[in-house]
Amino acid sequence: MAAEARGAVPPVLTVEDVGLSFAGVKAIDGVSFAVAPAELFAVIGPNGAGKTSVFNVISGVYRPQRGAVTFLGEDVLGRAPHRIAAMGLARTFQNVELFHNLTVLDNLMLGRHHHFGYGPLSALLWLGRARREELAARARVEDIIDFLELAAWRRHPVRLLPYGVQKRVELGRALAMEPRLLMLDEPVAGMNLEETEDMARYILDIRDELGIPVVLVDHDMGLVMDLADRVLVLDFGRPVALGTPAEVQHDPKVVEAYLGGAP
Ligand SMILES: Nc1ncnc2c1ncn2[C@@H]1O[C@H](COP(=O)(O)OP(=O)(O)OP(=O)(O)O)[C@@H](O)[C@H]1O
Repeated sequence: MAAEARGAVPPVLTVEDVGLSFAGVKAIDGVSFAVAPAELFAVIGPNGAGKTSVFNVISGVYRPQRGAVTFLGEDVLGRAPHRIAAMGLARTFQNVELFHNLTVLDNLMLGRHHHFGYGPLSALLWLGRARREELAARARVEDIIDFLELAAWRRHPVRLLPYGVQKRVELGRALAMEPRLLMLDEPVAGMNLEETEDMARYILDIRDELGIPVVLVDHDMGLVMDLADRVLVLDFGRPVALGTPAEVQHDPKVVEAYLGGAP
């Protein structure tokens, strides 16, 4: 059992002995971990190791044949992805998934959508409440624009922005959901060095200033070793090592998984 699971503060997320196969091919096999409040937890491994499948199981996209997943103490296996999202699980994707013709502001406001307690009809009948919620949402989104330093692009359509800024908007939209857990799928994929350093700083700030736990998937060891509190290394769907970056990076099994047995 992980240390945090024994302590007074219960984990935000637990994944226990999960197994997932596609037509007999094991994508994940016996994967377990727990994420503590305000922890930055990374899942890494070579291409095809099962990292995205782990994300998809947690967020309800795939239903594993074996194991258990609890989020905030509740069993989430079998729940629809939008229900798990509404519990407070936000994620970003390997490719930018935004409304490209909408502005930065509108994309972030859409991230607030599930917080609104009114539909179109009640918006007409009950303007007071709808207006208050809209103003509160706008204030929250302006905080995120400041936090991610997006003010200069506020009114720009997303499609006109540099790639690194688009990824930042995607991060902002996930934050607009006021998540209890943030899952980032390869957040620096395709970025240049400067964009990567910026994104790394924002991810650390999310943990340190906002106190939001983060699960991050990447195949790049370098980034993860600098950022993560703990790391789970997967290879061919199986757990190879779990520990602090310092503990796992010299583990011979990890070196073997990454270098394919080269000296
Ligand atoms: N929907 C699916 N149908 C069939 N096989 C799948 C499906 N999703 C994943 N797999 C298989 O499961 C294994 C793990 O894939 P997964 O995408 O989770 O790995 P990954 O570590 O995220 O890889 P990458 O770094 O390339 O994104 C692979 O062998 C993949 O082909």
